[in-house]
Amino acid sequence: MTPLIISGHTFSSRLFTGTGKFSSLQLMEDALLASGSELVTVALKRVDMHNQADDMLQHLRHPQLQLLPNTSGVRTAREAVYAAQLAREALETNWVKLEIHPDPRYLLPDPIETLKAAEELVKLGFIVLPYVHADPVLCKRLEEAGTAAVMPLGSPIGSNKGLKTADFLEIIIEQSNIPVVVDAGIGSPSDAAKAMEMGADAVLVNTAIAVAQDPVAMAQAFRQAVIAGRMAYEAGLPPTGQQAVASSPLIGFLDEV
Ligand SMILES: CC(=O)[C@@H](O)[C@H](O)COP(=O)(O)O
Repeated sequence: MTPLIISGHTFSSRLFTGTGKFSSLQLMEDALLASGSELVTVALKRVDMHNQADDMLQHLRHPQLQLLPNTSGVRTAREAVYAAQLAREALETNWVKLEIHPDPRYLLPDPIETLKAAEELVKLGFIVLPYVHADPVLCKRLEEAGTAAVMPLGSPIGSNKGLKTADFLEIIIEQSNIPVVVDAGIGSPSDAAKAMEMGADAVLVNTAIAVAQDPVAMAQAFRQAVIAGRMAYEAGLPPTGQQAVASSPLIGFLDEV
């Protein structure tokens, strides 16, 4: 399986994970380690800026885990830029998952504010991974603005509804010259495998792992599904067709009767 490179950084795992909704920090840590994930997103609002020994961060201090602060909770480009700057100070990383969703009912990303913030953050030297709707035009505009990847949604955050946007994800993947990370709504390992088979460069999964009855086992299932999906993509999936095509030749056998 080929490694994934984002902004010069090589990842051997194509499963990115989140840190919310786990019933305990220990379970979060165990599940993240079981997932094999090397990029873990953390909501800045959950980090205690004044406490170097923030308990959650203690559970994420493993050499293989790179932190990806996210701006979840902000509603405008201005707030997002401010949040990214705070994250850079607090977590000593210039990577940021840009998330701007003004309506808490649907948590759908604001495309206009996201593009504005991305342009500004790129100028400020951030490695920007924007969370967006599965909008091929917007994804192109973000690529032109210099983002390191795009993160289009499969379905609303936490909905576990899977790849409702599959047709548009296909266009985004086909057009993109930067990595495409399918993010949000991935409800099962088969959704993750499907996204990888479609040619996504990675997936980001949080809720489906965190709320599973056994998050560690579910993390392992996602790990394997992502590997399987990517391997299938790299192996080259066969074409599909309407009509049956016999798997064994039908000539020869009847001639001898
Ligand atoms: C943690 C995070 O960044 C989420 O906002 C992300 O989009 C994952 O979504 P799910 O929780 O639906 O997997």
